Amino acid sequence: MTVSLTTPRPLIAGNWKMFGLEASLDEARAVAAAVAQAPPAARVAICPPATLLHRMADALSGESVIVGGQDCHAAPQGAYTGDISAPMLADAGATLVILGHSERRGSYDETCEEVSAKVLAALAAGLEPVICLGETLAQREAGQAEPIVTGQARNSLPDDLSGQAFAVAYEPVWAIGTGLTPTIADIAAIHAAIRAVLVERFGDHGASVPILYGGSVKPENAAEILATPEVGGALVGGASLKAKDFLAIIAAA
Ligand SMILES: O=C[C@H](O)COP(=O)(O)O
Repeated sequence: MTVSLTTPRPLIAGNWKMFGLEASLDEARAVAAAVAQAPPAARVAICPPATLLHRMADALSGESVIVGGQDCHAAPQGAYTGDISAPMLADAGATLVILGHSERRGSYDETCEEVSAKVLAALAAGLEPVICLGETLAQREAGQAEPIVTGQARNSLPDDLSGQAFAVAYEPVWAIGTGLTPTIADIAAIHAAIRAVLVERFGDHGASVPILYGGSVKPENAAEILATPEVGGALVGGASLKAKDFLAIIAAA
């Protein structure tokens, strides 16, 4: 990965999704111990299920691995059974939050406008949003990957992000959990298109926002993907559940 003096450190974030019981904290502790022993070039984050957030934040307190949420509500509090707000995530020890993941866009019909409102809520709570974008297989096969993703970028990112800490993650829906990945050329093309939107929207700040790649990132393909132009880190699902695999991906950055 090419990192200039003005480029922020890459971010390698693990998304545990709805996996993990208390015993899984040992995997997070193992990641933190290894990161402490050999500080990596990348920032490292783990986003556990909400039930583990507080305990993981306590377990990793003082370590260089940061902890994040997987979603938040746009309101700071209210009668929203089952939801969790950005201030609650921050209160539990989170410093970042994944927003607009395709599993939420797909399973809960989350719109770009809702994602945009959540981004503002996250920032107001002091959290760094990681905003996910990505096309379905049908959209890619129809030659629509780039317009779909840039459209999501335009509509999911609120106007007033200049100077704010946030990241974007390109996650082709068909690559998530399937073992399939786009070609390196396709990843580079979509990341370049996202970068153009970020620069158009946020000027110099948009030029430095990390654009993560996500979708079947594994120890075997991490180095090549992370060396791709405009790839500023990875959002890792399945391979983040085991410390050994996650650490191999972190080392590739
Ligand atoms: O948020 C992570 C992504 O959905 C990627 O998941 P995966 O690495 O299991 O394909």
